[in-house]
Amino acid sequence: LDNGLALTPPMGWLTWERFRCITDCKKYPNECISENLIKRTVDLMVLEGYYEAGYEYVGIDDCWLEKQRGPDGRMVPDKERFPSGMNALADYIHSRGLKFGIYQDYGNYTCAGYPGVLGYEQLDIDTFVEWDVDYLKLDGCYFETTEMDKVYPDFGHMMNASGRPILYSCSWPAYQEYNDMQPDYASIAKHCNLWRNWGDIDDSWGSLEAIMNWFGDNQDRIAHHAGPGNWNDPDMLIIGNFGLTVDQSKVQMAVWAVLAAPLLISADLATMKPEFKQILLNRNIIAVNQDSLGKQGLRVITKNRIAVWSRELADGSHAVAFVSHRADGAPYATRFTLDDMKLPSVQYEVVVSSFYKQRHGAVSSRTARTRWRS
Ligand SMILES: OC[C@@H]1[C@H](O)[C@H](O)[C@@H](O)CN1C(=S)Nc1ccc(F)cc1
Repeated sequence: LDNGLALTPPMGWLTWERFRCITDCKKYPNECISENLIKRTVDLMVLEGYYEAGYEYVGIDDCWLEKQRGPDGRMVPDKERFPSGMNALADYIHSRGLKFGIYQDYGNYTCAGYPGVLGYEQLDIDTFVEWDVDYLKLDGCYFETTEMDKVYPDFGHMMNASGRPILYSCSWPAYQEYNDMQPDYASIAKHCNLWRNWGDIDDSWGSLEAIMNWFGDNQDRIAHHAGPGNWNDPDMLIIGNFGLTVDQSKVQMAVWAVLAAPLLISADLATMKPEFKQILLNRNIIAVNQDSLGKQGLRVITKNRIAVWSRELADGSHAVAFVSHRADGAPYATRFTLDDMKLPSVQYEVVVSSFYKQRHGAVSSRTARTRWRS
């Protein structure tokens, strides 16, 4: 979408994967979807260097609303969990330099059953503008997938007409892919800044693997639609939660960098272990993800269940990731030629990391740095 936003993949934080739809603040005071969760996250994003590293959007996902709209039809934030209201929360976020993300659904209800925008489109956009919202994730539950090709562009035009630049995240293609439809990615890229292509990520290696496999298997249909202002979105980063080992976390960060994917953390920054924080703040990987050419990388070859992903960068170099999907526990040396990797034969400094998996999904790696002129 050519609205001047997301010239590189958006970076930030989202509530959903880690905090889901926790609404009982008595039982879970530190984890319920609330202004307190957002404010403490904003504080930590600044204090712990996430903001400085480029993570700028802080997004509330589903479950922030009252179950009923107000008498004037307006959306009402949950009165107990957002007692100060969204203007105050936006001010808190903006005063620390970050940007405010929120969630709605183009349907009668959000996926979790809160009031959706259907029938209130203009009023809700006016409300988001009043709240100084910078980023809207528009979900697609409870809506006819064949109608999405029309309503998502219409909603985008109405947002654009408001005069406030709002990053537009569309779940539109994901719902069409689930229904075995062929989304019109040219139209999606024209109308959205980022879009979810496939299923929700969960806190597990299996879920991450399934999404990486889908993006590799479908790259010919989707990769070339990515570029400055419009990005394929394989879903949130789960690094720092419970389901991934350190090496598996490195895999997600490396593949999201090659995919030019939005980097949207969904984890509790207060309990983030240093070894995971180090991966999320890795400057070199972030630089690959934010490369100005904005060309999405591809899975170029898989051999002996080791996949090689490669992305062309603005300076003509390539970022290459080696990902083992093996679970046989022993080191498994596999030779890849430059030709295998569809890399031009020029001088290379290659970091050859032979990843292998030990038992229980741990992934270790040995790295040998070689330099040769081929
Ligand atoms: O409710 C919101 C939640 C998150 O926003 C995800 O990122 C979205 O992809 C949608 N979503 C959920 S759980 N969607 C959903 C997931 C499984 C299901 F059977 C029905 C709906």
